[in-house]
Amino acid sequence: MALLKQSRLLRQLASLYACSPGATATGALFQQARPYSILPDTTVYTGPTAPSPKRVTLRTLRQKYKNGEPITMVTAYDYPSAVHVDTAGIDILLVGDSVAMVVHGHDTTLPVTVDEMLLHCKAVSRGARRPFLLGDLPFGAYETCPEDAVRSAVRFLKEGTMDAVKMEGASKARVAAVAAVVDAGVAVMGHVGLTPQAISVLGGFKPQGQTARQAIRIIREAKALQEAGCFALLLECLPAQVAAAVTSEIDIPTIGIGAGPHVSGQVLVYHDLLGMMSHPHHAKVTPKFCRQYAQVGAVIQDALQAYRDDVGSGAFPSTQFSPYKIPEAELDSLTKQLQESGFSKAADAVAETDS
Ligand SMILES: Nc1nc(=O)c2c([nH]1)NC[C@@H]1CN(c3ccc(C(=O)N[C@@H](CCC(=O)O)C(=O)O)cc3)CN21
Ligand SMILES: CC(C)C(=O)C(=O)O
Ligand SMILES: [Mg+2]
Repeated sequence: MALLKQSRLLRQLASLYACSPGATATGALFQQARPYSILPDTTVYTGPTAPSPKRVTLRTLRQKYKNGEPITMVTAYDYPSAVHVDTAGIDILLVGDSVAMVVHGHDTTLPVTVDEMLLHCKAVSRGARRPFLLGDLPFGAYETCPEDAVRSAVRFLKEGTMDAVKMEGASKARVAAVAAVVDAGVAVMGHVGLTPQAISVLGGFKPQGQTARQAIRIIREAKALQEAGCFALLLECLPAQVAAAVTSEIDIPTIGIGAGPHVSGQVLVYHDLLGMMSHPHHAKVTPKFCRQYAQVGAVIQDALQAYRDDVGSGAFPSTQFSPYKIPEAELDSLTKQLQESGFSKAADAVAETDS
């Protein structure tokens, strides 16, 4: 007990578990999966008896869907973005393979590996306590066979502490892989329409479902993925009518990106919606369906330039930002000792510097 009293982290852990009996069976499972969030005490923990924030679970999502309430989803790739997404009350946090483009600077999502994804998942899970955590299985992690798919998906829950995974595509082999992953006990969000991991065969980030034939195929794919056990479906870059058709034909939630308003929820990439992609390299991949809710890139740029100017002019750091003091007596002693030791330049510098 003495140890518990001394350690803030252990105290937080203890309070977390003390709160879990009230939670649902699924909720308790998710709590065990990621008990380590270290948000400021004022945000989450105000004492051992404070209720922990209610986690978004599969059950929460189903309830929202049944009630016709839109589901909100945003990507995040690291601890600070996860804290923001959590605090904003977003339902689902996607650790997207778009990290390859947005954070690592690649031109496609293809290069990111399972190990790299897991590093991002772990950082995100330390910052996000409330949202449902969804990890994107990256290119190469599940196409080879259902066994590989299960192995990758299990790592996302076991090591990445995700609540579920997302898998692109709906070919026969993909649907079989999805079914195997669900059977292994991992919830899966399917993903149809534009599937960026198929850029090599699609030839670009092109909108899909723009012919009747293609639209019918996408509806059939959606039904097959539902049949395979997906808890939800992501619809990317589709005409609004096609997304509406898919949504009405299945009875699991659809989350749209560039798919119009007639879906069960929406997702956007964190950096896109914050307007952080002003760099020319990023500008070319900021999709036109994205609304920028802020110009955070401009704010960052202004701050960095102001800092550069202040350092250049000597305005920073002023006394206000030079907080460390040395007592007068120590200073006298230091000057004296420096002179005695032959460090005359140092002694002069000390004498000339006011705090
Ligand atoms: N920053 C970012 N935001 C995203 O939404 C996103 C990513 N990255 N990376 C992964 C995928 C790729 N996405 C994209 C990227 C570009 C377009 C886009 O500009 N499409 C053009 C057509 C381009 C072409 O024909 O080659 C369009 O007109 O919609 C769409 C979706 C969505 N995803
Ligand atoms: C664009 C979204 C849906 C995604 O898959 C990602 O961010 O990787
Ligand atoms: Mg993705």
